[in-house]
Amino acid sequence: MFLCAVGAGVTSLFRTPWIAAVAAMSTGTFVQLEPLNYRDGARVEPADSCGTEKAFEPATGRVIATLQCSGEKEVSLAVKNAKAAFKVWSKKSGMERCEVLLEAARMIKEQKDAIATMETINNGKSIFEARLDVDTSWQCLEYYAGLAASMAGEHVQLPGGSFGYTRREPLGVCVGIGAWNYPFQIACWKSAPALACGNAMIFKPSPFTPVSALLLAEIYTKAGVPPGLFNVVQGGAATGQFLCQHPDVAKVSFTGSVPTGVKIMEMSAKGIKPVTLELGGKSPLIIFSDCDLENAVKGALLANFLSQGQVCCNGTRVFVQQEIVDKFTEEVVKQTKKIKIGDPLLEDTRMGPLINGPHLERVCGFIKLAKEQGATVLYGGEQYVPTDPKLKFGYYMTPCILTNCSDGMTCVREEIFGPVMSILSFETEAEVLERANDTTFGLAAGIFTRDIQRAHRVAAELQAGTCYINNYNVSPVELPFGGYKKSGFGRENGRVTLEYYSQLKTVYVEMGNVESPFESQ
Ligand SMILES: NC(=O)C1=CN([C@@H]2O[C@H](COP(=O)(O)OP(=O)(O)OC[C@H]3O[C@@H](n4cnc5c(N)ncnc54)[C@H](O)[C@@H]3O)[C@@H](O)[C@H]2O)C=CC1
Ligand SMILES: NCCCC(=O)O
Repeated sequence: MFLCAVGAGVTSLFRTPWIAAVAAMSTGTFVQLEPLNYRDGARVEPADSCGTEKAFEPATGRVIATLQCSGEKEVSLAVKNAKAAFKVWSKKSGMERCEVLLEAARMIKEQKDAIATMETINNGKSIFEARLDVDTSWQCLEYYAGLAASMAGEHVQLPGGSFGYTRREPLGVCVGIGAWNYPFQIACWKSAPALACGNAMIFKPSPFTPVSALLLAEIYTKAGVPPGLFNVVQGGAATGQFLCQHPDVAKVSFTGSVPTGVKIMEMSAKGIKPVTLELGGKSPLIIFSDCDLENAVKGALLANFLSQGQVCCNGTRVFVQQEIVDKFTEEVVKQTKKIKIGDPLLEDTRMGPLINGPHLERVCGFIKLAKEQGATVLYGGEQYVPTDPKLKFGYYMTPCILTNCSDGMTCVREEIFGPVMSILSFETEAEVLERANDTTFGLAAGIFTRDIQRAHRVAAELQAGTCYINNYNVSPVELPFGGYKKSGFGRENGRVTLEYYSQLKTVYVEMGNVESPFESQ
């Protein structure tokens, strides 16, 4: 049962009044009262703790929850529970798993507004966007529900009537570690394929955004997953380490920064555990002069300002062909000025606050450095205080457009993870390809052109896990998502992800007698 302070009342997640009350909540009213760990099918306080963390409402700067970071004992209990649930779940047929996942997807859809509201309160993204994230979340569950029953091996005929076959089997207890920018979506993108394959999962959200993974846990339980199959442990780096190092954890799927990704890989290497790493990026968006300009401008805004620019695959290096750079820049500035910043729970807001104060300072620091290095701030890039007094201590800034940028500047080389677009001009296709690929990252890339041959030629040359042609930042669950180079490896979404949450067993069947060099005399 999910309990929270909603105005005067305290009610349950699974009753319609709760959904309506949460969906109607206003900024500055939510306080998390219930335990934030989830184990054996229920919310629990952790058995031990290795410190506390505070979670904020970025719109107001209020503390909404103080977390107990789970210690080694709590992590071991979660693993024990997950192992027990795995025994039951892994024996179910694909169709049986499908049924449960479909029911969970249906419940997410039913509670879309309430879940999106909680996400907006804890993360700061606009309610408009949070609802889209919830859509990509239930779609993910539906998609993997559909694939669950299609998991199959192959039969191979061998000489003398013997044969072999393969079985695609689950891995066991998988750990999901999430970032704070898409808290609910990340929990779904990791757990849906894991559960569809027959695994159990322990999910650790970012300590900045602990709230919405619990809603997912409650939905899974209500939909019929065995208690313990999906557990949530809260905490930061230390809790994450306990999880990665636990000998009974079979796999780690991580979304976060490159430096943390390196640590996760090192820990997993010691236990020979497979890892999926969804890491950062500094993606190029290439706009050729023959593009549809209106679409290219829309694409550039999508590539830079969704979720206040806190998106790993953002196309923040915007390369524009010389002939149209002035016109493009003028139009981008015009459209950016129209973005409504403010209370993220209001229907017409399109940009809420950044995740927290230190991150806002960090993003503003990048802009200051860009100016020192010779870039021009054409628009925005300043801290912003909305007129509503309750938002006075929120972490808002105006979206920023930088020109006069060059490839060596820090704003062009490093991931800022904020609403900062750098515009760079180019002349030829060969030149822009070389510059676009001149990065250690390789998460995504975009191309705007009307020339279909050029579009595919450039996409083939770009060193990136996802290339968007004539759009940006669309994430249909049917398509695999993941990085090249330091942006990580493994994939989320798409059919291929089943391979990252399962292993192949080969069974050889002898139909004749054993032929042996060690004949008995
Ligand atoms: N490729 C992708 O799909 C995405 C990548 N990201 C990247 O994530 C970064 C921002 O997210 P943050 O949460 O700040 O990243 P982060 O790397 O600081 O933290 C990510 C998660 O790892 C945990 N963690 C931190 N240290 C750990 C350790 N030593 N062992 C185990 N777990 C540990 C954190 O508590 C958190 O849950 C950006 O670089 C962004 O590009 C974010 C979203 C999606
Ligand atoms: N929906 C976009 C996912 C990208 C990210 O997690 O940052």
